Amino acid sequence: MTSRPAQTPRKAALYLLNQVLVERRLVSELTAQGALERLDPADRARAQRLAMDTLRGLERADKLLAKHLKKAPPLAVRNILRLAAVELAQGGDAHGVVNEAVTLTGANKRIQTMKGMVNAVLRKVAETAVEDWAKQRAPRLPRWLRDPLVDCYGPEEVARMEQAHFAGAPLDISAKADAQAVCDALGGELMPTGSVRLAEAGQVSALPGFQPGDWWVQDAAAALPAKVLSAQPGETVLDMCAAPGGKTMQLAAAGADVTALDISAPRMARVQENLTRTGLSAHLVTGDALEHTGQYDAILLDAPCSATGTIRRHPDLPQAKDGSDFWQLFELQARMLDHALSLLKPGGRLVYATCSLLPDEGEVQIDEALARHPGLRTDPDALDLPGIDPAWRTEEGGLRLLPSYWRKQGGMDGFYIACLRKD
Ligand SMILES: C[S@@+](CC[C@H](N)C(=O)[O-])C[C@H]1O[C@@H](n2cnc3c(N)ncnc32)[C@H](O)[C@@H]1O
Repeated sequence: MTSRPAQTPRKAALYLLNQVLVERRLVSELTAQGALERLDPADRARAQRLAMDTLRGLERADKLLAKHLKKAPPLAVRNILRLAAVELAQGGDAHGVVNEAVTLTGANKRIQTMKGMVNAVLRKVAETAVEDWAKQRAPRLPRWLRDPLVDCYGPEEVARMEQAHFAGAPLDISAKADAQAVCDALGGELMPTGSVRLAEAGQVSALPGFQPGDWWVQDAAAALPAKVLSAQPGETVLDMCAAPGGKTMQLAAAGADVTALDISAPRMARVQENLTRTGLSAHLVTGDALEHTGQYDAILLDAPCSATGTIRRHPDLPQAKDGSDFWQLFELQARMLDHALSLLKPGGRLVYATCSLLPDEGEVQIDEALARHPGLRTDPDALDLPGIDPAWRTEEGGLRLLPSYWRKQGGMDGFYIACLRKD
């Protein structure tokens, strides 16, 4: 029997990079389908980090390489060079990095004649990579996303968002009960809105309190929609797009009678796992939110969206997507909002949220819903929470959060949140 060739973290990272940049796939989809399963956990983490660092620094890597390339090589070679250039800029061992880049080039028949060029270019890059890297600006978003964001927020704010994207994200945690106790146990920072922030986390499942279910990972901005809903003990609450369950856990921990709904069975399994670990409970329903029936005191609609607010952690997104199919999400969000309103008891409240930077998925959705539904209003008082900066409030009564906020403390996900009430 012949054994399969060994998979290395760099080879796996190159696979991810090619899939994102050539096939326009998302890393989360690839890993969910087992792209890294031949690696042990440490190598898997390394492969993912290498690919993500390269995607985050693509513009810088291309500048480092351009100095030494007479003409643009084919994309398959360029991606090998980019991956190696980023490692060299991070101070990686030049000998090992260059050798493996040459091996990866040689392993691909269509480009193996370029091994010599890869070797020569990377040796030159290695001489000044660390200094050259540090001199450059934070990489810009691609035009399809940058242009509309500049129109909305202006060039300075977008440049700050790009710095936040390049810096990546710290690890934020929501506590099941006592945030200060979790913060002390983990040596973190208690953020003004109540999340615990860790600058360096390492392996999450090995941290104190994870196995007993005292907390879960959740960006500080992502923790706000459930806080705005402010579920009360015994209230019936529908979490309409619940998986993987971060907000379901918040609602259940508040003592509400929670129904968690999601269309995806594999993602619903993650909600169950999360509830089991944290010892919380909810009624789980796998199905289409648009067909769900019932009447609830309160509803959380964390709608499917472009996820453009999460680029700090998902630098593949602006490269894999081009925005051309987002209109389908905008339409789905409007239909979900209308259906959610039909499931609210009189006097009930609905929190609408998206992890998006695009007003089409936030402010515009709420403006249009208010126009479609007489008697519907936003409830700005629901946003009176600890740590909410008045500058985050929007004209129509919602909250606009950007990755450039809390700049010195490590940023936050981009989000839009509004609380609606029906008379
Ligand atoms: C932004 S994510 C939800 C994140 C979740 N609220 C949390 O905090 O962990 C959006 C979810 O909507 C689900 N979804 C998409 N279309 C749906 C539909 N028609 N009905 C129900 N869920 C849907 C997706 O499977 C995805 O899990």
